[in-house]
Amino acid sequence: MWEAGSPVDRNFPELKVVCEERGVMLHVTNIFYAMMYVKVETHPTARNQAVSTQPLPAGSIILSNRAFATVLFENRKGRRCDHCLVLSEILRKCSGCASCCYCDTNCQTRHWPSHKKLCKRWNSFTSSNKFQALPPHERLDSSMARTALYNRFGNNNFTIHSHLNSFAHGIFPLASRLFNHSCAPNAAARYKLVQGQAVTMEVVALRDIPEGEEICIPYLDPALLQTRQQIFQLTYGFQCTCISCEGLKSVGPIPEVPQDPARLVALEYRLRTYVGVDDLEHYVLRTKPITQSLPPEISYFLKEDYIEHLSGVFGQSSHDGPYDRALESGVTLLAIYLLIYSENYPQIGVHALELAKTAWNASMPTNDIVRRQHAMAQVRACLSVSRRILGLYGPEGDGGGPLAEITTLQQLIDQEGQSVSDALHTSRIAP
Ligand SMILES: C[S@@+](CC[C@H](N)C(=O)[O-])C[C@H]1O[C@@H](n2cnc3c(N)ncnc32)[C@H](O)[C@@H]1O
Repeated sequence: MWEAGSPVDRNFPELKVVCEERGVMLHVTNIFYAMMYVKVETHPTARNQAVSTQPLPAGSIILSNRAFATVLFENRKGRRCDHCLVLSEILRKCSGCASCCYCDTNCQTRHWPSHKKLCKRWNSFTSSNKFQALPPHERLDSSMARTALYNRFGNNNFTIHSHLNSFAHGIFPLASRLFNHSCAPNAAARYKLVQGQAVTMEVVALRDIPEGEEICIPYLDPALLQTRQQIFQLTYGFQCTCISCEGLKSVGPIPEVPQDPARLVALEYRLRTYVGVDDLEHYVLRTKPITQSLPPEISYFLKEDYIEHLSGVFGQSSHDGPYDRALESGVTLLAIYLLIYSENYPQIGVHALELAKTAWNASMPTNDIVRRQHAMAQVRACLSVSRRILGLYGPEGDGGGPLAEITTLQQLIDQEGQSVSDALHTSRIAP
């Protein structure tokens, strides 16, 4: 059995295969490696599908694919290298366009074969009326299309992220060729940044995948509940019929969230008990997919703009308080995430970590040992969920990030446990 998370390059030295597909030359790396774990079969509506050739344990790297071309978001240019996308304090500007920046001459040399197609024309290209009229994401893709001579963009590029925060677009030909979309995916992409190398996409199994199952990744955030079908239709030309979309369809039109605050509080409580996160200290976290049997009063919370509103409330109050408000909105948001995301979806792990940090902050002002023990139980519960999910997804992008935060918070909890036990001991032995 293949070891989950074993480094690709140790087993198979990089293979640079140039394959011809629809008249377009694509650089495909590690193709043989990928094909050990997936095979391409006919799909009833999507031409092909990638199917597992053997059981793949949760956390396995199913595919490792080096980028063919990448482009940084405008607001990240000058902060990351345009070749390897690594963050750097000191970058050297390309003297031809003064737009691309590099760690060193190695990165500049490696980027040159694609960059030379646009370098001298970069400024006239980006100031042209045609370019300026494009929406931001299409500007990115058009500049990448020019440099990579790759003409099918809308449905073939990926958003590159570090710690799940997006900062660039990229083309990963083999991943594009293999994986269809699902809003309830069994796999997801993460990105590996190495100084001097083009970024690598790794497709990770989010749960145990049996042999013969189709491997799907999310093309966009499934939390876009009302707009996602429209995006699939316009950008990719298909209607999603995954289990999540079918569940959502069976619920029917989503009513507006009630305005009456007391009614809303009661409904949020109902939602949290339905999903099983009403008691943060003792909850057993399980995703609860949307089905026809979803109680109608819970369907209110499937409104995209309400999720955005709750996320804003949580984001504002989780750092500086009021913490009770942050915990209330954060746990309601967790309940919604458990309805809409599939098992081990990384966003659930990131949110559980934010909740753990909030519960920790909320526990700090009190000297009441019993209350602090209760708060610590909440922190531990959220942290263990976060560790399980993000540990399985693995490290992504820049150093530090959620996995490092989990370690730090665990150390704080251990110290706190020691000081509480010392305090209890002192109070017991005091006369
Ligand atoms: C990046 S390609 C995926 C690979 C593609 N299946 C193939 O055979 O080359 C994206 C295209 O696959 C199809 N596709 C992806 N996910 C789909 C889904 N869930 N249902 C139907 N078609 C899908 C759509 O035509 C979409 O534009």
